[in-house]
Amino acid sequence: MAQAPARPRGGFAHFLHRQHGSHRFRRLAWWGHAVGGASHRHAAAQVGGALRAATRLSPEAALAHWHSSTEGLSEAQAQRVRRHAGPNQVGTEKPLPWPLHLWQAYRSPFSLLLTALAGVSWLTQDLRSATVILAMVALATGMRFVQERRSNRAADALKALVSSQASVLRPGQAPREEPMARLVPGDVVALSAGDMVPADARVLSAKDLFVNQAAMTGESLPVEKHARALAAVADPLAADNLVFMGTNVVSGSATVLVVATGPHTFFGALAGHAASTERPPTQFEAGINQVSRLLLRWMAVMVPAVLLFNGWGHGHWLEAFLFALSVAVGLTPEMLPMIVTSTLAKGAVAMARRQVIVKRLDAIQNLGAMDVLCTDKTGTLTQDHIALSHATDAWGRPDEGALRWAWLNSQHQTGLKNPMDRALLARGDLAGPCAGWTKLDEVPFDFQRRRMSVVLQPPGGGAARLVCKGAVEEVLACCTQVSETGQVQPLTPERLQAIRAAAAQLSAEGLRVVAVAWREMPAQAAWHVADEAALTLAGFVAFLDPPKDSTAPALQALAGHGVTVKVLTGDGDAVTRQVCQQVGLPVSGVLLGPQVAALDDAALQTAVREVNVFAKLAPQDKERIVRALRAQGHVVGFMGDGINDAPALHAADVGISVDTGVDIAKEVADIILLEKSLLVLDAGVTEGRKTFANMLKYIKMAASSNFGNVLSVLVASLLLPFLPMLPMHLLVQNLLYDFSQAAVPFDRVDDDLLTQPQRWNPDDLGRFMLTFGPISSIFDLATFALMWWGYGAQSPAQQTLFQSGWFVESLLTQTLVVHLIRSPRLPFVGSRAAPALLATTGALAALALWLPQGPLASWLKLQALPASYFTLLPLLLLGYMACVQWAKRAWVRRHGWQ
Ligand SMILES: Nc1ncnc2c1ncn2[C@@H]1O[C@H](COP(=O)(O)OP(=O)(O)OP(=O)(O)O)[C@@H](O)[C@H]1O
Ligand SMILES: [Mg+2]
Repeated sequence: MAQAPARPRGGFAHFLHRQHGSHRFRRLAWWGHAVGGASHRHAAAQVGGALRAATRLSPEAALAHWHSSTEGLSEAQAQRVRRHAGPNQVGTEKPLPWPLHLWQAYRSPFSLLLTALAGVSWLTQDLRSATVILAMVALATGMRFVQERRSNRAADALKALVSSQASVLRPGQAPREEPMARLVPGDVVALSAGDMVPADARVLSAKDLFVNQAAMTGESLPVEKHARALAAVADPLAADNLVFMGTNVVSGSATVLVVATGPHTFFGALAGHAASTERPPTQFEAGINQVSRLLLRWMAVMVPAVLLFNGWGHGHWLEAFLFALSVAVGLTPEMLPMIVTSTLAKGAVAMARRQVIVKRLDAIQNLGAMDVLCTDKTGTLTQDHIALSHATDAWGRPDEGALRWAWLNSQHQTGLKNPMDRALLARGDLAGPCAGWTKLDEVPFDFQRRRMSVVLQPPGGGAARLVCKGAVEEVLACCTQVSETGQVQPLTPERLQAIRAAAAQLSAEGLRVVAVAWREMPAQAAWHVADEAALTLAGFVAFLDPPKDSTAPALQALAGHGVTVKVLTGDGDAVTRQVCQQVGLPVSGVLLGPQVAALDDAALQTAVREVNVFAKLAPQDKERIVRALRAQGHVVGFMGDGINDAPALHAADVGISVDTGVDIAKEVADIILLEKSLLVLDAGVTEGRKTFANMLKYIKMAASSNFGNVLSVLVASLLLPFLPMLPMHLLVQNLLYDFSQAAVPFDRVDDDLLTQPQRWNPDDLGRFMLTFGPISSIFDLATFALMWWGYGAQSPAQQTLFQSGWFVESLLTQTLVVHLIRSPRLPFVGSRAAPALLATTGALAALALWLPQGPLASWLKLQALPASYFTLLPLLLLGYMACVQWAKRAWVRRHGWQ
């Protein structure tokens, strides 16, 4: 999965990256990227000191050095340290200081262009234009600044809801979950499987601690960590008694001493040095880029043409130059970044109300575009708590022997407690019979072996016992004997067949089954995976994992919204089939982990088309399936909550996890559900589509009406002996139009636009612009004709009348186009805009009518229009509406409507 680190290309993608601070949510910026090179060496040199010192000290000496103790720092001590060490946040996680942000909001090509224009106007003594232009700059910058600040604040507040916590030790207290940002050097933190490492830390004690350092070193295999002191180390990353921020615990547990936080961590140094290393632009960003490039290309053609036509035509080159610049301003979708940010932020807030927290804002669009949802089974399709059903011997006959072994195993294992362990330990009555055993060692769970063992000393002494529990096939593979009514018998092929049938029978009843086995062992220093051999099968423990009531309706709703659901689970196929049947998900094919592993990428891509249940999967199988689906052109969502889901979550277009998931799953996910439910997700999908629809609306409106306007300008420049509109008119129009469109993010969306996944389709957009832009030009030309022949505005002396006529008509058609384009239906009647949009466009229309008649007219170089104009104008507008409505119908028939 090594990909070259890619920089987002193009202005808008870069802008999005900067503004949405996607990286602010990610400690795993380099997950899946090739790492190394100059920035790594640089970071290593920067952070070395404290870390190198920590590796050489013994745990006790390290604690003393950081004025801490095995019980951790007291709150008062921690507070004191925090005052000078600052929060445990890397640079990119902190919000931009506001003056810098204001500068960024201003520093767009658009504002720079306008400022230049204002400068030229001022130099040519045209103070009015300069004022209007500066007002535009202030408005555009101010709106963008305020909206983005607000959006960022909303995003931060949401992020705080789901931020990862660390389990911190304080003297005399039970370990307490605290936000990672509050950690200071000297804090002692407990780590267990699935946790993100919250800071750079020295291991104080470790039990089979395996850490995935891929995010730092690119090494994808987990590395074991110990507490022992080391002699001098050249590269702190190679030290096996240090753990690093941004890495995660795969298995085992540990207590660690925090030695470096925030910018002083390895991760922090790296982030500061190479903050621009990001993942490649998403489909969404690519789409936005393509649209802005399209508009830029038109600008490159039309602006010089306008300049030349007007310059040659009228001989006033300076005027023509100003005019051409104004046209350029008119074509720039200057509000796009603002609209995109505020639409997404508004969407995120709306989704939060539905228990869906968006970590990366542009994931909203992917959620709306998602057409395949891959999900795990436990807690998604089924209820979140698993209950113990019963235990059987190897032949499926009720028997408590296996249960006692399983209970001991669950009690003594220190890895991630999973729902099955919790269900076992809930049987409090077994504590008595199982008392007195002491633990010697443990071979922790991993998703390849799918089993785990503990080694125990019996109460009265005697030989140690290794007790293993896990997935049926995986445990059977280690067994050579089976206990039958107290006797140990060899595991013959006949017996094995009967045993398998018994397990299958339990699974077919929809029960989750684990096998339990044990063996006697001579004492040894440590136990390993290889010791899981020659076991005696004790029997099975069966768990109830009943489906949720909400699953069936949610699956229906998702199907109704064009989202196909596929189940990707590590559990067995028989149970999974059973659950699918219970929730009404017809199984169209089943593929097992080993089969997936045996297929090459091409074959897998074919296989994933039909199959909708994948069982017995290892983590990398899940990831490959997601990639295969994506390669088929699907927009894939993946929902999961375990360590084993992390690679797939990262590979998906939109990774979805739950608040109760392990840190690493939450870290790589784009979206966190506060409630692990498909219904909640379905609501999120709808919200995502709404957000996308509104964004698309704005882009369609902006593109087609700007294009239409410029086209009219171009034609007018060819025909008229004077400017069809003064540069200032164009700018004022633009300003007003921008203002009225600021309400688009708050608009309603027709229900029928939400039924199918919504994809970005830039080609369509170009065609849309070329269809609907010219329609408005036709009516502009009609207005020109009216002013020219009807009112005799044929000479430069009468240009103000001409310009006023067009000014009003053009603003009114732009108002109408908002309502015409926001829905394929009849405007106002078939589909009505939200009150906010009605209000802003209403205000715009009123202003358009008032400006030439009111006191500002002479200042703006407009003049009052004759009464007859206002009787003819409605006819023009009605004609325009009819024409657009007709074109819309034709468009829907050919291309549909997005
Ligand atoms: N604590 C455990 N003790 C023993 N075996 C376990 C334990 N946890 C998991 N297993 C075994 O590993 C298999 C896969 O693990 P798990 O159920 O967590 O996978 P998953 O893909 O997350 O499944 P799901 O889709 O249900 O979330 C289980 O079916 C079970 O047999
Ligand atoms: Mg799971």
